[in-house]
Order: sequence, then C-alpha cells, then structure tokens
Amino acid sequence: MDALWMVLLLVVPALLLTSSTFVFYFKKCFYVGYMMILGIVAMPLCILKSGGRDIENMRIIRNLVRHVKYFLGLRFEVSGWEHLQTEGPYVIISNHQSSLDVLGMMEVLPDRCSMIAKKELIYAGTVGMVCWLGGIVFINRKKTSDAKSVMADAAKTMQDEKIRLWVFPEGTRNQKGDLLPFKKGAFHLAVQAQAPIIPIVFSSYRSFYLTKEKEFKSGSITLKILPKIETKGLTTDDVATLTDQAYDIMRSAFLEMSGPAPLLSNGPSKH
Ligand SMILES: CCCCC/C=C\C/C=C\CCCCCCCC(=O)SCCNC(=O)CCNC(=O)[C@H](O)C(C)(C)COP(=O)(O)OP(=O)(O)OC[C@H]1O[C@@H](n2cnc3c(N)ncnc32)[C@H](O)[C@@H]1OP(=O)(O)O
Ligand SMILES: CCCCCCCC/C=C\CCCCCCCC(=O)OC[C@@H](O)COP(=O)(O)O
Repeated sequence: MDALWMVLLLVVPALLLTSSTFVFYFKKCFYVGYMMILGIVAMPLCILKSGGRDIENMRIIRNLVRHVKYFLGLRFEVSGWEHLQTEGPYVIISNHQSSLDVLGMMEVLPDRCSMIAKKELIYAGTVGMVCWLGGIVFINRKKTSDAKSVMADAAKTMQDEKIRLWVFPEGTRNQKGDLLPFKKGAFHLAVQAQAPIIPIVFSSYRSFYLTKEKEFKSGSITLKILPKIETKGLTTDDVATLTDQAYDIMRSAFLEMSGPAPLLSNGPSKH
C-alpha cells in the first residue's frame, strides 16, 4: 500500500512535469487563475486610492503584475527607453501575440497610460473589473461606427487630461510569425489628439510559447521601443500613409529581432 502511495505522490507528478502538454496547461491555468486573484487584491486598492475608475490605478496594476513573469519563467529585455521620455500625451502601438503581452506592457508602462481593448474583456471576472478601474477604453470591434466614436472621445480625453493610450493596431492576437495588416484606429486617434505615436515591438514568442504545439517553456522576450512618429499638423488624409509608415518600421524591427517568418500560405499583405 505504501509503495502505491509512493508511486502516486512522487512518480505521477514527476511524469506529469516532464510532459510539455501538462506544463503548457498548468502554466496557462496558473496565469489566468493568478491574475484573477491579483484582480481581487487590486480592486479594493484601486477603489481606496482613487474612489473608482481612474487612470492612476494603472500604477497599482503595474506594480502588482510585475512579478508574475518569474512564476512563468519569462525574462524581459528592454531597449530604447529614451524614446519613452516624452512629455504629454502619446499613443503607444505594439504587436499582439498573446494575453502574455500584458506582462511586457507592465514592464514599460509609462505613468498616465491606459489601453484600448475589446469590450468583451470587461466580462473577464476580476481582471475585467480591474481593467475598467484602470481606465481602459472598451470598443466594439464589430461596430466600426461605435468604435470610431468611442475613440474620438478618447482623443479628446487624451488632450484634456494629458493621458497616453496603448493600442494593438493588429486588432487581434497573432502568432503567425509576422505582423498582421494594421487597422487604422490607432492612427486616427493619434492624428485627432495631435499626439505622437511610439511604436514598441515585442520579439516573437515562438522559441518558448507555441499554442498549437502546446508548448510553454521558459524564455526571454525583447521589447524594442522605437523613436516616436510625429503627427502634428497631420489630418485624416494622412492616416493611410502614417499607417503604412508605422507598419513598415515595426515589421522590419520584428523580423530583425525574431528571424524570418515561417512560410505562410499567401505571405503577408499590408492592408
Ligand atoms: C493586478 C490586477 C491584475 C489583473 C489585471 C491585469 C491586467 C489588466 C491591465 C491591463 C490589461 C490590458 C490588456 C489590454 C489588451 C487588449 C487587447 C485587445 O483587446 S486588442 C483588440 C481591440 N483593439 C483594437 O481592435 C484596436 C485596433 N483596431 C482598430 O483600431 C480598428 O480600426 C477599429 C477602430 C476597431 C475599426 O475596425 P475595422 O475593422 O472597421 O478597421 P479599419 O481600420 O479597417 O477601419 C475601417 C474604416 O474606418 C476608419 N476608421 C477607423 N478608426 C477610425 C477612427 N477612430 N476615426 C475615424 N475613422 C476611423 C478607417 O480609416 C477605415 O476607413 P477607410 O478604409 O476609408 O480608411
Ligand atoms: C471574454 C473574455 C476575454 C478574454 C480574457 C480572458 C481572461 C484572461 C485572464 C487573465 C489574463 C490576464 C490578462 C488578460 C488581458 C488579456 C487581454 C487579451 O489578450 O485579450 C485578447 C484581445 O486582445 C484580442 O482578442 P482576440 O485575439 O481577437 O480574441
């Protein structure tokens, strides 16, 4: 009987830990569960500090989230810090590979900076509530006219309250080894707010995180903060060119940092 318990208590966990599929699901569940728990901690702190929804709550969220990388075996290396030393409002744009991007965002998140996110995120339990408390701007991606009007209001708030917003111009998560064509909302936002755009490129996760293959190993991520792109004096007519300019700069940096994309059936296209 004792021997049977020994097998159950030692051998079975040891076998499970050597299974990469088990480690993948374990780390994913841990990440979601732990973020939900951090959400429970963050909610009262945010309410006590600011009394409700306030961009200043992002400082609390940033401080609470920054240690999570250690549990998942992730390391971040950041270059180009000097490009974030910009006064006043700006729009940060970055590529979007996974919900793990939140950990990288919290490594570099400047003060008075929140995000644009899909409206469904508000229903993600305590994480959703914390996103609301942190001043995240929720958009309905299925209704462009609604999203445009929410973003126009956000542009005004950026100017009036001197805030920064982080947008994922790909509009969805993408692990294809190349950037998706950019949506235009981030660029309209920057032009409407007459605020510069600061691109940040996350290196590819494919050396340690593969969703199809169910692999989640330890790994290192490089975040490259690129020089700002000015928008002063630009108008709606310049948005398409601005979008192409940002896409080209970020794609070159992404491919340089991550190696060439794996072969795609049709190759990337711009818009
Ligand atoms: C301690 C606590 C722990 C717990 C909590 C932990 C962490 C919490 C904190 C932080 C977590 C935050 C995580 C946030 C991540 C969220 C990530 C996302 O949700 S990504 C998905 C949502 N984001 C986006 O979709 C942004 C990008 N999309 C766009 O910008 C789109 O353009 C759009 C506005 C949604 C519209 O979509 P559409 O498909 O119609 O896109 P097009 O770009 O093709 O546009 C069509 C047409 O409209 C014109 N257009 C677009 N936007 C505007 C605008 N703002 N104003 C005017 N016109 C606009 C565009 O030019 C096109 O017209 P045309 O072709 O003639 O040029
Ligand atoms: C309706 C639920 C929305 C999903 C959120 C699941 C809850 C995850 C819980 C903890 C993870 C911690 C931080 C979560 C923030 C991640 C936000 C995110 O990455 O959303 C995905 C969105 O960018 C694009 O969505 P799609 O790729 O188009 O789909």
